[in-house]
Amino acid sequence: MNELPWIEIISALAVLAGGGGIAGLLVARRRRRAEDQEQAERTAEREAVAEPAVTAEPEATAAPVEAPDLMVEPGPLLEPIEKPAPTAGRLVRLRERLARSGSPLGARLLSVLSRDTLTEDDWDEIEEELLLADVGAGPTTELLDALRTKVRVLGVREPAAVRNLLRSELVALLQPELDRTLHTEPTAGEADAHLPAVILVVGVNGTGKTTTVGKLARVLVADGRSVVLGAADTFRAAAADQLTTWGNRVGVPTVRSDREGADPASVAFEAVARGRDEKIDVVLVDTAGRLQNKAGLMDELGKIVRVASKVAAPSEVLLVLDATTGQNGLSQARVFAEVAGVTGIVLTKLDGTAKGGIVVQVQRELGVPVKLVGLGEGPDDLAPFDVGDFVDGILG
Ligand SMILES: Nc1nc2c(ncn2[C@@H]2O[C@H](COP(=O)(O)OP(=O)(O)OP(=O)(O)O)[C@@H](O)[C@H]2O)c(=O)[nH]1
Repeated sequence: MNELPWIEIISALAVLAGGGGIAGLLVARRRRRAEDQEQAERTAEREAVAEPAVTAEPEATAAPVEAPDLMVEPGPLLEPIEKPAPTAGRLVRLRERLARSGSPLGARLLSVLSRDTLTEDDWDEIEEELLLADVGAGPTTELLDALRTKVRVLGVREPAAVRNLLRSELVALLQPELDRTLHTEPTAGEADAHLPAVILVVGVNGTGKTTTVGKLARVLVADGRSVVLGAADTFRAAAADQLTTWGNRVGVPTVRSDREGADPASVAFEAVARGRDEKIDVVLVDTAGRLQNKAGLMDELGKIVRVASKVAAPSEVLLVLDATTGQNGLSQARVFAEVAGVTGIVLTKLDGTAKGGIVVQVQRELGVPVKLVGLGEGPDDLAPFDVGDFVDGILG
């Protein structure tokens, strides 16, 4: 009798006996051999796509992709899979969330505009409110001019008319014409190969990237999409655990490395390759928080984009900005846009601030639309951005 059936019998015994003793060892050795072979195949594939040696780019970014000791957390085996809430109407919750964090910008503007007669001091107050809410100097002047003209020249005074006027001016300021579609469709590569949509999530520390990836996975699952998560935040060990937990809750596997500091580009590559091999619709890649002024980290981000693109170029690079940090978000956005080609903004923690004007500035400066907003720490507190609903939310 050849070796294999014996191993099968011993394996079965091992499973029955809880995997202990010689049988357990054989099973472990056999599993290790299979893993080694799989690892060798992946390494060969990685080497085949390694960057050419001659390149004009900085040394750090041209390094070959190193093997990251990858693991795939398969999704839940024991826990029941959660059913995420539908996404429609989520932004409507904004109003109640904002009410908790103080009077929203729109409501404050409305209260000044509704005064019987508007003095220069009142207009100064409106200007101050807009600037304090991070709307930015240019857009503030534009809005003030439009309001002054319509209130004074056209004599708009009746409360409902003032509200309508302010609403339509705020809507115009938020560029409703921008395309806010999240591109999550797989595409066909060479020889009709399946290429997953790849969404890369970037930003500075603590803005809510991992949480956003987790929430977004739920949104996609709710929409019937297959998803793989890539834990390319290899600096913070807890980040991969955090992401795996999010994935497990909705039955989505996470590609991760169990080695802290492993090459994040490699993890991203593996996640995208897995998405391709298993014909997954969307691969969501979480990256480590980085300061926009740390050249090395930003180079590394560029490398993640390039290496993942060897399999499939990102269909979206989402920059996560914390709405409570305001103005600083703008300089972050500029640098990330340069390095990673940002295609959309996710504005998190909107529930924790009465500001929100940064939406206006970021969109103006970069021509990149806000596509999603974070409305709380709950698993389904992520909403597609809709200009009309947003303005209604801040008008209170
Ligand atoms: N209130 C509120 N909290 C949020 C929102 N999004 C994320 N958070 C919280 O922000 C904190 C940081 O979130 P993470 O997802 O860990 O942030 P990160 O950007 O991945 O962090 P690093 O990996 O350290 O860069 C967590 O406590 C989240 O619950 C939101 O929309 N509203």
